[in-house]
Order: sequence, then C-alpha cells, then structure tokens
Amino acid sequence: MATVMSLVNRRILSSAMGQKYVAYSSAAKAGVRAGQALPEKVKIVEVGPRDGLQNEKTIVPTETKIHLIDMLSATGLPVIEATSFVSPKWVPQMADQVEVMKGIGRKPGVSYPVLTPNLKGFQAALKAGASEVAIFGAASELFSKKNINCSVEESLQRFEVIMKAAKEAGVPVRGYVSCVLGCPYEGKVAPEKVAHVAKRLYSMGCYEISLGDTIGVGTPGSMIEMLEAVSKEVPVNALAVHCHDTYGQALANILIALQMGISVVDSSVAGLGGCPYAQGASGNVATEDVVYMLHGLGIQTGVDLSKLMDAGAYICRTLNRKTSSKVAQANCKL
Ligand SMILES: CC(C)(COP(=O)([O-])OP(=O)([O-])OC[C@H]1O[C@@H](n2cnc3c(N)ncnc32)[C@H](O)[C@@H]1OP(=O)([O-])[O-])[C@@H](O)C(=O)NCCC(=O)NCCSC(=O)C[C@@](C)(O)CC(=O)[O-]
Repeated sequence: MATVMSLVNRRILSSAMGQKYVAYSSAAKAGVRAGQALPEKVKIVEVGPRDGLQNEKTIVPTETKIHLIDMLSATGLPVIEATSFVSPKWVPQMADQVEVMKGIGRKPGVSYPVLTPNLKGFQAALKAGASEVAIFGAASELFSKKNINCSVEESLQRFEVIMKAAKEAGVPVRGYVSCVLGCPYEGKVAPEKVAHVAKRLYSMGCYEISLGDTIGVGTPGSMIEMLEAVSKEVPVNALAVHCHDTYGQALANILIALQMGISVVDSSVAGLGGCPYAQGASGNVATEDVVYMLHGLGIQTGVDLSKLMDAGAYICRTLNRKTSSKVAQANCKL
C-alpha cells in the first residue's frame, strides 16, 4: 500500500508540474513493472442502469430507468450499459428492455450496449435498436449454471452463434468473464481458468473483455496474479476491469489494473447493484468514486463529476436508498 500511496502522490505532483508521469513500483514480484506509465485517459463503462438496477427487489418504473440513462448521457460518460435481453423469468427487473431502448435519448458518441445471453436475446436486442451487445460467461462452472443455466463450454458455444450473427449485422460485441477473483459457489478461482475463458471470448471476436470480480472478494494481490495470467492470453489494451466493492477493495484493485496497463473501468453510479445469482455481493464500485480517484491522478475521463452526482442523487432519492459512493456522501448531494 505504501507503494501505491507514493505512486498516487507522485502522479498528482508530476501532473501538477506538467510532466509525463512514470510510476516506479517496487511491486515487481507482482508484475507491476518499474517504468510503467499510468494511462493518460480512462474509458468508464457505466453499468448502473443494467448491473445496478437488475438486483433491485421492487420493479423500478421504466420512466425512472429512462430518466437515469438520460441523466447519465449528459455527464460525458462514453458508454452506458442500458439493459439486458435476458429471460424475464430469470431477471424480472429487466423485462422492460424494449421500452427502455425505445425511450432513451441516445446522445451521439455515446454507446448503449445491452446484455445478450443467447441468439434469442441478440435478435430481440437488434430489433429494439441496440448497436452494441455484450455476452457474459464465467470462469466458474457452478456460477455459469446458476446464472445462465449451462456449463462454461456450452455458454461459449452459444456465444459463437451470437458472434456469427453479430458479425453479419456489424454489431460490436463485448465479453464478460464473471468470478475472476472468486465464486460464491466454488470459492477461489484459478487465474488460468479466467485466462482460458477470456482468451476464448477474445478469439471469437469480442473487442474487449471485462473481467468481473462478481462478489468483490479480490485484493490487489489476487488482482495482480489474475491479470498476469490473463494478459499472457489477451492484449492488455483489450481488457477492462469490473469490480464489485463488497470488501472495500475495488478502488485499490482498479489502481493496480491501471498500473498494469488497463485503461477501461466498469462502474455503477451510486454503487448500485449486485448480481441476482451471487447472493451477498454488493454493488459495483461507485462511478463517482472512480472518477474522483482518476481525476486526482490527473487521468482524463471526460466525465463531469457534478452532473454524475446529480444522476446518483436522483436514482437514490427515487429508490429511497442511500448512496454507496463515498464521494457523494462527502458532498452531501442527497
Ligand atoms: C440464459 C437464460 C435465458 C437461459 O435460461 P433457460 O431457462 O435455460 O432458457 P431456455 O432456452 O430453456 O428458455 C426458457 C424460457 O426463457 C425464454 N428465453 C430464453 N432466452 C430468452 C431471452 N434472451 N429473452 C427472453 N426470453 C428468453 C424462452 O423463450 C423460454 O420461455 P418459455 O417457453 O418458458 O415461455 C437464462 O438463464 C437467463 O436469462 N439468464 C440471465 C441471468 C442474468 O441476467 N444474470 C445477470 C447478468 S450477469 C452479471 O450480472 C455479471 C456481470 C456481467 O455483471 C459481470 C460480473 O459482475 O461478474
């Protein structure tokens, strides 16, 4: 942690002095190599409207979802995951996916991907006007079974079918790997398993692979180990991290990922969320907290933090819940 703190201090100092920052890390054992620069820019993938809301117990009105997405569109976020085309029997909260896609005001330059577990979901997404989709696999057999009712291998075969249809339709596809740092049913997950699934998704044509710490159990140590294994199989510039914050490790894990060359971070406004098939998992890391940290490091995101906090305050007020964002709490926007 001392290394990370001095890294942060040096970044702030050197960015204040207008110099190009270079992080000299002593964590070489862990693969954080001396001389590795932090990225100048980070792309934030906002997953609140999908990952955040999918776990809400009471059905959120469609207009609320649309208003949230429209508010997020005004913040400068480049990607907002809007909904998912999954079975309404499995995730009733996402049953209004078509209305959400029809109702949102799409801002030019912003991408609104949706989750598609199978060809049926992909076709419905296309019909509803989705111009980007995401397929979602797992590094754990039991989680795959609980989440999408098939084995990891079967899921990859299903995804090949989606990829073929997506290529024909000219739709870019993002790939998720869940349980990269631990599984609610199997416990520890070997980094090699994560690397295997990530490689398969990348080889079939996903332009980006998002590595999900679904239950937020990872630490900087396990994150480094996992990223070392995955980056042997998938170029680091095609990787993203997707950290839940159950154990309060998400920002530290993200900082490690940045040090290792990753420049795409998933997060959820107000820290909304959790996976319905990962009991006990808390929400994603709050987007407000990620933006605050990145801007503090002198890294550009293009996101207006104040507008983002307005969006977070809106959804928390509407759902009558407390924000999980420390930054929002500190700024008393609620
Ligand atoms: C994959 C299935 C569908 C398999 O579920 P299944 O029951 O095996 O599917 P099936 O093919 O046997 O079909 C059963 C019924 O579902 C219907 N169906 C089938 N497919 C669809 C579809 N696409 N859209 C709408 N309906 C669909 C189908 O038509 C049929 O309807 P019925 O004849 O009984 O009336 C199901 O397991 C499912 O929907 N799972 C989704 C679970 C989910 O959304 N989980 C949360 C997202 S993943 C996540 O949060 C993790 C992530 C990405 O954030 C990263 C991280 O944090 O790790």
